[in-house]
Amino acid sequence: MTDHDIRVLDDSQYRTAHTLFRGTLHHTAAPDDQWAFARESYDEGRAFGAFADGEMIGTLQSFPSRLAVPGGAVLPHAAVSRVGVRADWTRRGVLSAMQRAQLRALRSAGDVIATLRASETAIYGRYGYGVATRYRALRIDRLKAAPRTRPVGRVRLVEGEAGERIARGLFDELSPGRAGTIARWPAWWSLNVRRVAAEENVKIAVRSAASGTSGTSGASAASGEDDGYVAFKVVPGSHDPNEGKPTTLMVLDLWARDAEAWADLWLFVLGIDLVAEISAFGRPLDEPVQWLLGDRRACRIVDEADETWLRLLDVPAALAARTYRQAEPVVLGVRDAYLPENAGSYRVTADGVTRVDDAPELVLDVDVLASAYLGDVSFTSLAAARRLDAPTPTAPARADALFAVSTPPWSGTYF
Ligand SMILES: CC(=O)SCCNC(=O)CCNC(=O)[C@H](O)C(C)(C)COP(=O)(O)OP(=O)(O)OC[C@H]1O[C@@H](n2cnc3c(N)ncnc32)[C@H](O)[C@@H]1OP(=O)(O)O
Repeated sequence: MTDHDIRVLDDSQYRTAHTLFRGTLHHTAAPDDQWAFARESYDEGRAFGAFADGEMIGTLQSFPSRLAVPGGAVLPHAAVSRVGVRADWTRRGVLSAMQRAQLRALRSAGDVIATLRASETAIYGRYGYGVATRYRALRIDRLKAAPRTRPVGRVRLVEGEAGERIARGLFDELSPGRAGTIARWPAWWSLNVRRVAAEENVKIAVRSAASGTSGTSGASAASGEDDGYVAFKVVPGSHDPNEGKPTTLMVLDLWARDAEAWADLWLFVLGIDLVAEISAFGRPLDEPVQWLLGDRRACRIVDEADETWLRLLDVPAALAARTYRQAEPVVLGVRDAYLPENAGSYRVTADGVTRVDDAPELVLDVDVLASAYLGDVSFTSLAAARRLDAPTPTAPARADALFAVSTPPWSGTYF
């Protein structure tokens, strides 16, 4: 018997839930104009509330999405967010009860994977979430950067809704090319681009292979197909590095079809006048920005942090959906306290995965498997850190060979 209960919220309760969540982050309630954007991000059946004494005391929700896995499959995915418990009700099991309800509901609805961004690292491991992708933050001293190469295509600024429309189309086409990327739901764009663009002067520049000039609106490519975009904003300051806060260009979102488009987009931002510093947050680990520059020390990696916390809701479906390299098979033993139907032995081979009764050669909790699932961390590293048990000592190396990926997983979408 608990002193609170968990319910699916209805339309009349979303704003209370939003205000409650913001309160747990020490923010005041959203004013009406902001709420108009946030309202769109509540989907029927996806928001939960915890109630006690007739009041809402906790909430969490998810957004409908898809997630790309190694080999190119794209799986039903829930992006979990707005998790909060009112300060006078914390550490009494409210989040645990909401997690239990949400994990069960998501799995029943057919989602194979859930991911989230964690406010604190101590919270989500117990519920089966593990760090599955990481990102980097870069800072470039633009005046020292001296790019080694010149653009080969055309990058044009596209104003307003036309820019957002092109960016959305390119994002949907390009992002699933990397494991760990997620589909963005419609409200993501309105909250993160449309609202912010209006308030903070966000610009979108679109790249095409053509070298001709475009019309004044920039909405259509002069010739050649669009193959990448960058969204950015400039925070004015001083462009003299010795004088106060430097004028900083922030790269908010950058996607390209190939290396040529990628380099042109970076060269474009590096070429914008009266900017002293370029900062980019949430970029992939393997992005070779330093190699574009004459002075590689002009680019500093200022952070590398956990990005995706991933939960395998349906372990058999998730293991079956990704591909494996040619290597000797291994039998994994999975433990899962919250979704016990996932627990058991799985034989992983280059040709696929089957559930077996064999004794496991490598035993791990579902959050640890989540960290290795997209290839971000090796089983050997996890064994060294004592995050898994290897009754068969050769098993971690065999699992590494099977799960190896050539490109580090990355999401690139903050929510
Ligand atoms: C995806 C997102 O939205 S991230 C945003 C998350 N929200 C926030 O950070 C807002 C501020 N914090 C909160 O609202 C709450 O503290 C929450 C939601 C993080 C936790 O809610 P609670 O109801 O207190 O969690 P609950 O009581 O179920 O805790 C379960 C266990 O997790 C532990 N735990 C929960 N939160 C934390 C934390 N922030 N740090 C360390 N341990 C924690 C508890 O100690 C407990 O451990 P135990 O089982 O060993 O006793």
